[in-house]
Amino acid sequence: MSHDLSQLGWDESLVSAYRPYDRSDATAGRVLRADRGVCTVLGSDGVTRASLGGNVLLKAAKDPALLPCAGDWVVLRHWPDRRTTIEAVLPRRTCLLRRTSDKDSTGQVLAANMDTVAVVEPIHPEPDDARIERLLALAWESGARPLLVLTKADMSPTPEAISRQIAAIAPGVPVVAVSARLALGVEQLRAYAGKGRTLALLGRSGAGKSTLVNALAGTPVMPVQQIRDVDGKGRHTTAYRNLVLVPGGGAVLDTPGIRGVGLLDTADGLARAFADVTELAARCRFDDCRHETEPACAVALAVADGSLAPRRLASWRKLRHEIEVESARQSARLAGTAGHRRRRS
Ligand SMILES: Nc1nc2c(ncn2[C@@H]2O[C@H](COP(=O)(O)OP(=O)(O)OP(=O)(O)O)[C@@H](O)[C@H]2O)c(=O)[nH]1
Ligand SMILES: [Zn+2]
Repeated sequence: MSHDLSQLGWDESLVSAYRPYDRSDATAGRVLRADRGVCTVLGSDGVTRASLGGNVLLKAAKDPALLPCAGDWVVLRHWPDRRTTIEAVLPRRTCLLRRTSDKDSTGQVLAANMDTVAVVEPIHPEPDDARIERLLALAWESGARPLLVLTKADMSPTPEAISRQIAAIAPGVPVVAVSARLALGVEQLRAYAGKGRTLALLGRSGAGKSTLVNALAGTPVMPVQQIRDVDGKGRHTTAYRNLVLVPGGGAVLDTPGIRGVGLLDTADGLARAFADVTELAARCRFDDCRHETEPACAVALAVADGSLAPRRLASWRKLRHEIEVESARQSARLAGTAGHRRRRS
């Protein structure tokens, strides 16, 4: 079956990035799914399973974030013995990173080349403000446009009121309330996965991501977990992420139900997710104000006069602390590697 890759966002700038790799046994494709060492790739002549080529392995050994992931545009090489390998990952325009473990501060890429990252949070039981803020920082950090999707709108008597309330913690981010069960808001969401565009879904396990993917794809392509609606707690079911084609449009990318999403170097994402705090901070007397006990701190004043919620500031402080700890850890790691190299040479 032949596929028009422009539906998935293949454009002039990707053609240029591909040019240096162009040869008779090479083709371009987009990774639908990445498993350990093997990727499912959609090219213009259909779906292929491809293993990782030497160059890709070499780069990934230095930085695991360079391993191909769902959403990546890659260069495929077709060998005479019918094997297919991924020879290169074309430069990513956007990517969602997550810290893999506490010991080792490297990142794992969850998704690449999405135009929009939807933070998916159920309306029922009550949306978790702190989680939304954290995921929005991650979404901003990705370089894509963030969107906030409140799922299971059918389970709340007042979804519009809740959406309006939550918009306050998502400055500059469109909020869409959806119900897959009632097919409410799904069309609005579809616009973000239109021709040439990719929408990634980011949210906790059980938030309703797979259900949304299925609604957008028009067929059940992702397993949906059976959970007790009483407590809304989901079990962890989606262990892999998939890029799924949206009929007549682009693609939607499901990320695994995330428990502990670490933030990696998200000072910029934090500043954008908390644009209200950032704006206030610009008015503090001291450029390096920490908004703690400094005089003429515009942030503290805003809390005092009620225009900034104390919870919001506490949330911002918590994330800032995390980023500081993380960047200290990264510096230590880099210093450690440098020392190691010195000793060896
Ligand atoms: N009432 C209601 N329930 C929904 C809706 N969307 C999803 N659910 C239910 O919520 C549960 C979790 O949905 P999933 O789509 O599996 O959630 P997920 O975010 O993909 O979870 P992981 O796969 O663990 O990441 C399932 O029992 C769904 O039936 C909705 O619009 N309304
Ligand atoms: Zn201040």
